[in-house]
Amino acid sequence: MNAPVEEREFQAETRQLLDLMVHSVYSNKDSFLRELVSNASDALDKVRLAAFQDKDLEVDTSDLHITIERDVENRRLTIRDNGIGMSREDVVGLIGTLARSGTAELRAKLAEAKDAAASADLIGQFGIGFYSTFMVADTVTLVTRKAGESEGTRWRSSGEGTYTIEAVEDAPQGTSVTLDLKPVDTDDHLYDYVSESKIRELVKRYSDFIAWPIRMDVERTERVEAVETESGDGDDDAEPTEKTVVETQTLNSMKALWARPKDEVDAEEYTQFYRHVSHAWDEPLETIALRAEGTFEYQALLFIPSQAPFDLFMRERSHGIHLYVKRVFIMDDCEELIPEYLRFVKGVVDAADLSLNVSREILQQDRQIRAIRRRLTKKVLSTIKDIRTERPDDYTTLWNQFGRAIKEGLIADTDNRDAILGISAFESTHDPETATSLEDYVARMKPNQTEIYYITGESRSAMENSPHMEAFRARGIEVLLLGDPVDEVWTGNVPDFDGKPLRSIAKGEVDLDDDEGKTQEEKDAAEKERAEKEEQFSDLTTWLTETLSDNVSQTRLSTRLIDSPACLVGDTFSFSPQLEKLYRASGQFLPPSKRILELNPDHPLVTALRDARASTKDDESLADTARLLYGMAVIAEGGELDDPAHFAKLLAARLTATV
Ligand SMILES: Nc1ncnc2c1ncn2[C@@H]1O[C@H](COP(=O)(O)OP(=O)(O)OP(=O)(O)O)[C@@H](O)[C@H]1O
Repeated sequence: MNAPVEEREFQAETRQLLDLMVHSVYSNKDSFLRELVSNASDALDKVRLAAFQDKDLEVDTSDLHITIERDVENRRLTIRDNGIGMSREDVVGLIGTLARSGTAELRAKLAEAKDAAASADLIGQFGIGFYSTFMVADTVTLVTRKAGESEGTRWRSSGEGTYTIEAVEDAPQGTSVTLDLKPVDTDDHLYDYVSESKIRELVKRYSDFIAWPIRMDVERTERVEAVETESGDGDDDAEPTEKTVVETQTLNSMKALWARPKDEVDAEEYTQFYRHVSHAWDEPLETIALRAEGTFEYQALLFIPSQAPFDLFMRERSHGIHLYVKRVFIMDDCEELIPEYLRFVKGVVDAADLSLNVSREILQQDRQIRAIRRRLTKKVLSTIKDIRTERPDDYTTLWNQFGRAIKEGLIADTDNRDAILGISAFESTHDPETATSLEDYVARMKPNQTEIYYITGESRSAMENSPHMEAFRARGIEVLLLGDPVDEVWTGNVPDFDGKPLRSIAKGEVDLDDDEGKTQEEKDAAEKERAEKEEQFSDLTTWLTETLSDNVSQTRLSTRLIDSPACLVGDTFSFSPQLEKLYRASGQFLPPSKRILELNPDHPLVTALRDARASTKDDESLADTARLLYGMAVIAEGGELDDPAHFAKLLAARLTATV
């Protein structure tokens, strides 16, 4: 009985991706083999673990391996494993659709990509896994049977929008992927993938460290010595002949890379291993090899990528560390081994003393795992510090890619806070091109400056042009410009760096007047002048607080304004407007907050308003001026008005009166 063959359509985004593969100009087409071998190796890891955890699982794990079969005549290549296999649902879910969470982002980027070369770049960035087969094959056929199940599944596609799927009865356990190869076209980087030497070369280059044997039948020529005849005719020098024998060879050395001394492994081997464990296609920026002996024995091989994965800030993101116990794969995505803020670090940890049966729940409690995590964290942070000192360009790449994630550690990891502050870089008014370290900021502080000043906001220009900045700019005092959403949060948790308090210039009172070197008389005179000014404006400030009472808790004279008439400041411990926005966007309720309105007593608008108040006590149009003044202060700091239409109406009326 023949099982019905069902034809299905790929999802729209999968089709788009396949189209990219089929017509790919990506030059590294060889990588399809690495992807297939990598998937096969994962499947073998999984079946060994499944058999270990479930003794009733009907599965033969006596000779787990990968086979590469070449059919030279038909230009057909098969990669076969006897691993965990897939059920029909798995095939539809994992292979038939692009189930991964980065799809939306990839699609958006594909739409943006201007030409074929830009699309090819995306392949390198996203890592396309199984679909990379369509770069080299006209047709791909996958036959698989899941461990413990009796029925297998055949999936076939030419990458043109549809695939077929059918049940098969006699599939061996595991998965085979057969490629009907495109013709060789070396100009298009399509090589002869049925040639023995090509496959050997690719396995050696990409997959040598794979822990399972990768076997292939190879032809070998054997010399056959001529057999001496007994005829005794004296002709003893019969020519030896040659015969071709086929033998199965293992192509890879299977040496676990993390167990080899660092100086015996070359950079290319590390790169390929990195790509295998991380499913990434970029180069690692740094490789960290660690070994601990003694009570807790373990080896770790970690990589800092050079490119952030698309899911770095997604809820469903993956963690990068695989856990092994004495060379046996236990789990990937082991979040217990590295803190969340270092989730971009990839690699493996091989611990000697854990049970093979270890579960995530046990890991969370395990002292050894906690000790490993502490050590890995410190090692990664100190490595980043070294990169900063020794390879500033690499540090800039690293910080641009991962800085936002690393700064989450300032909130979550209080033990390492100083180390994290020490490796962080921040934009600053000092140099628009280069971010600064806090250490350098401190070195540049004015002689009597005791605090590190910062401002938070949504963009560099909004922060630079904020009224809060005026007095700092006028006095040449450097201010850090913190534009990431996470900056809003950590600045509330970190009191100081190197004993210097961190201080928002948009909160509390600022006193930038340098009293140093002034005589007592001069200080008294300045104080008197301040008190007089406050007296002169006291009617105005009281009235403004009343008139704007929905939004303003207090009105006072400012020492931070030079050009603007007014600005809004928070209490020292209040939320910034951006943080409020973030909280509200995440669905949290926050009561409406009021801020302090600060006036520039030297601005003509403010003095005119004061004088107008003195002559006309209850003019409604003065109240409108107050609302306009408040609205301007909100806009100037890059904030959002509660009722922009009302503001626009007031402004239009005012402009009409003046034209
Ligand atoms: N040989 C195989 N045996 C069992 N399952 C497989 C095999 N090949 C692929 N799969 C399943 O299909 C999924 C998708 O594979 P694919 O290569 O497209 O992506 P991936 O390996 O998860 O990630 P990446 O695209 O980053 O390589 C795998 O995660 C795995 O669950």
